[in-house]
Amino acid sequence: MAVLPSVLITGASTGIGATYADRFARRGHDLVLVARDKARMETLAARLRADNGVTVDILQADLTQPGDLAAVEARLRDDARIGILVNNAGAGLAGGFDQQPVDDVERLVTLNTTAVVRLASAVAPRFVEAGEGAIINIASVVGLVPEFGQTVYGATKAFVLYLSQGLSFELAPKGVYVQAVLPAATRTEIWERAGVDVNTIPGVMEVGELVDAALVGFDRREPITIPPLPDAGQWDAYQAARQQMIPGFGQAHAAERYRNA
Ligand SMILES: NC(=O)C1=CN([C@@H]2O[C@H](COP(=O)(O)OP(=O)(O)OC[C@H]3O[C@@H](n4cnc5c(N)ncnc54)[C@H](OP(=O)(O)O)[C@@H]3O)[C@@H](O)[C@H]2O)C=CC1
Ligand SMILES: CC(=O)[C@H](N)C(=O)O
Repeated sequence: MAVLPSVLITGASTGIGATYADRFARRGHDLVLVARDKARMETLAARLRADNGVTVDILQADLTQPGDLAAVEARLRDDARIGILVNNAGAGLAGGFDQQPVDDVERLVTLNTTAVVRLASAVAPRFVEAGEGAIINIASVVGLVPEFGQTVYGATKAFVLYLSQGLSFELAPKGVYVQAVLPAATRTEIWERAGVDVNTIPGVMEVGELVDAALVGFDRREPITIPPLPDAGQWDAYQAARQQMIPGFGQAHAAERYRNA
């Protein structure tokens, strides 16, 4: 029987990342868990080893710290057993843009975008060389909806979506599968961490249901998985509308409405 690839999961101490760890362990994959809270990861790792007989390594890292991030990048570059990267670690930020301290904004951007792209960059050459491998990037429906008023958080998630689509375009022909997962509100600690009471939000999905649905999309090799969206045709229509504009972009002159103003 072929050996299953190991899975490196960021933000694996709780929430969506910890649930991915549980599901991949149940499937028999060895794991590398990454987050800041070592004690929590040790507790999770002990349970996953006992229940599933898999190997679970722990890498304590604050992905906003260049030295810690570099250590995770090195693991992804050097450990040929790792065949799946789950770029999940992320955070929100309380308040409106005019109230958010810029240092907090910068930390958010670093965690939600720089870490994601650096980890993908660390692993992509090895996956391309092998002609196989998978990168799962956790974005958010907020990245599609500036009207939600979570401007910087949403912008980071739009980045993750665009990055995933671009990477899929570039890497799929080389055998590497890239999936963007767009959850909507899901019951995890992210709300409390951003100062929001999750019980005030309607239509919150349980984390197990979210990850199980995302893994259905993974098994189908979907490039984009939006677990809560009832009508997948809406996403297809959105993509088609975007692509219809492409031939219009290559013009030597400004459009009529901008001339002779
Ligand atoms: N829950 C929701 O409603 C939605 C979540 N998402 C996205 O899903 C992903 C997971 O979120 P969710 O599980 O809800 O959030 P949680 O707050 O429950 O978990 C976040 C995880 O990221 C880790 N983390 C946070 N900061 C850092 C850091 N600086 N360095 C390393 N690890 C860090 C945390 O661990 P530790 O504190 O130990 O470092 C934790 O394991 C995020 O990218 C989020 O944006 C998308 C849409 C909806
Ligand atoms: C903090 C949030 O807004 C939430 N995680 C989401 O992406 O919906």
